Amino acid sequence: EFKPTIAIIVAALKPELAIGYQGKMPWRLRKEIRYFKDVTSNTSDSTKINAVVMGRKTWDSIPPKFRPLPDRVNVVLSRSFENEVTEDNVIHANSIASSLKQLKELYSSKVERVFIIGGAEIYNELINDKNVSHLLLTEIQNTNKDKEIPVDTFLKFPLYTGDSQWTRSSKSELQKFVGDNITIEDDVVEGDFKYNFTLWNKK
Ligand SMILES: NC(=O)C1=CN([C@@H]2O[C@H](COP(=O)(O)OP(=O)(O)OC[C@H]3O[C@@H](n4cnc5c(N)ncnc54)[C@H](OP(=O)(O)O)[C@@H]3O)[C@@H](O)[C@H]2O)C=CC1
Ligand SMILES: COc1ccc(Oc2cccc3nc(N)nc(N)c23)cc1
Repeated sequence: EFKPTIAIIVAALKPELAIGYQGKMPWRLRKEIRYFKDVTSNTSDSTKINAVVMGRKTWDSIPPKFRPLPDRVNVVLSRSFENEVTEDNVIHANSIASSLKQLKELYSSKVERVFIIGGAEIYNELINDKNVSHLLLTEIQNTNKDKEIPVDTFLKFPLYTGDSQWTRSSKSELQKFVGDNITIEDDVVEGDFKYNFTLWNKK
């Protein structure tokens, strides 16, 4: 039965979990980008591949020479798409359910993990989807209280409320999830930002 692990992967600025500004990311964090690339590209089984699922606006904002994201099956969601595969092997789907159906039909056991890579609308819908079992959240803090970071897009994730169904995993569980060839540093500092990689899963 085709039941790949489906994980959201996102970097957000605490405490309000901001993720964007004017259609782009409010920061450029080199090591965080490498983590995103390594986690979404690596498979424990070398004969398999991962898939990345994104919203149409996120796809549109990738410069054409950099898309599709390499070494991963790219899936783009739009309510006006027909369910099809484009000439550069990108899966077009009009729902997460139909995208999983296409992944099964086209790749079946070849797909190891499915990563939801954004953007805001997709995140805020899929955090509540029963098929999503894991959340890889990079928690970012601004260490410069004299500098305001412009943001206008936020996650609406029920993580820190008392009744939350999401629970933060330990660092060793995160290490196990991403595999040993990815180094998980604590308190990474880049410019005015300090960030930590975290894994959450559903209770
Ligand atoms: N901090 C981070 O880690 C990340 C931040 N971002 C940020 O997110 C923002 C972009 O997010 P946003 O503008 O919300 O755009 P999205 O990338 O979430 O795309 C939204 C589009 O996806 C399609 N869509 C949404 N839900 C569904 C559904 N259930 N079924 C089918 N199609 C669906 C629609 O396409 P259509 O209109 O064609 O129907 C919708 O307009 C940017 O600021 C970006 O920088 C993005 C990724 C990572
Ligand atoms: C514009 O296209 C894209 C925009 C954002 C995107 O996702 C990311 C880009 C860079 C770093 C990222 N880091 C984390 N933890 N999660 C993401 N989803 C990231 C992927 C594509």
